[in-house]
Amino acid sequence: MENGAARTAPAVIVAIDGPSGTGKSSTSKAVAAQLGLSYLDTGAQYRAITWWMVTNGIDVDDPSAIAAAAGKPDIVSGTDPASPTITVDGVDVAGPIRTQEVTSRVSAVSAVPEVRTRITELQRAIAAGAVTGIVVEGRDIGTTVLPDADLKIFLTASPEARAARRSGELKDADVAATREALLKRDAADSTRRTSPLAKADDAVEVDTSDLTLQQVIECVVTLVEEKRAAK
Ligand SMILES: Nc1ncnc2c1ncn2[C@@H]1O[C@H](COP(=O)(O)OP(=O)(O)O)[C@@H](O)[C@H]1O
Ligand SMILES: Nc1ccn([C@@H]2O[C@H](COP(=O)(O)OP(=O)(O)O)[C@@H](O)[C@H]2O)c(=O)n1
Repeated sequence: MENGAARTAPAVIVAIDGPSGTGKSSTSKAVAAQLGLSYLDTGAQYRAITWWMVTNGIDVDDPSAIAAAAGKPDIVSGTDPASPTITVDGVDVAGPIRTQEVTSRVSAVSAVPEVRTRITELQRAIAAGAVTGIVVEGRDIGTTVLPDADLKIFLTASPEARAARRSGELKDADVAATREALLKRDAADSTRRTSPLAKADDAVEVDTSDLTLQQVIECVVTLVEEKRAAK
C-alpha cells in the first residue's frame, strides 16, 4: 500500500427494492450495521408525507390538493441503522406513520408526481452525503432514485409468506385480509405512471420465501463485499 497508509473502504451505494413483507427493512438495517454503512427507509418518508397530509386535512383522494401541499412538510430521516429516525416539522412520527390509516392511503399519496420529485430529491441528497456509503430500501431506488448504485437487489417472496410475516407483526391480524391488503398495495404501486415498483434490469433478484432472514442478510453482505473489493 502506498506510503503504508491504511486503505479505507470506498463508499458503496446499495439499492434494495421489492414489495411489502419481502424483508427489505430487516435486511437493509442488518447489512448496513454489519458493514458500517448508513441506512435509509424511503417507505418511511412516503408514509411521513402521507401522515402530514392526513393530519392537515388534505383530501388524499385529490391529486391536485396533494400536489399543491407536497412542498410544505419538512421531513428529516436519521440514517443510523441501529436507530433510524423520522421527523416531520420536528415531530417524531416513527409510530404514527405505521397506523392502518396511513398504510391504506400511502399508495395514493406516493403516486403523485410532485410528491415523488420532492422525496426523490431528499433521498439523493442523503445518499450523496453518506461518507462510507448507504443501503437505501424502497420500490424505485434501483430504477429511478439511484440508477448508478453499485449493487441493486430486488427481494421477492410469495404472497403467503409475506402475509404471514406481516400479520405476525400485528396483533389480532387476519392473514387472509393482510394478504389482500398487500396485493392491493402492490398493484397500486406497480401500475402508477411515475416511477412504479419495478426490478431494475441489472438488479439481483432474491426470492426470500424459503430463506431465513439470516440467510438473506448473509447473501446480501457477500454481494456488497464483492462489489467493494472490485472498486
Ligand atoms: N427471510 C425471512 N424469513 C422470515 N421472516 C422474515 C424474513 N425476512 C423478514 N422477515 C420478517 O418479516 C417481517 C417483514 O419484514 P420487513 O423487513 O419489514 O419487510 P419489508 O421492509 O420488505 O416490508 C418482519 O417481521 C421480519 O422480521
Ligand atoms: N421508494 C418507495 C418506497 C415506498 N413507496 C410507497 O410507500 C409505501 C410504504 O412503503 P413501506 O416500505 O413502508 O411499506 P412496507 O414494506 O413497510 O409495507 C409503499 O406501498 C409505496 O406506496 C414508494 O412509492 N416508493
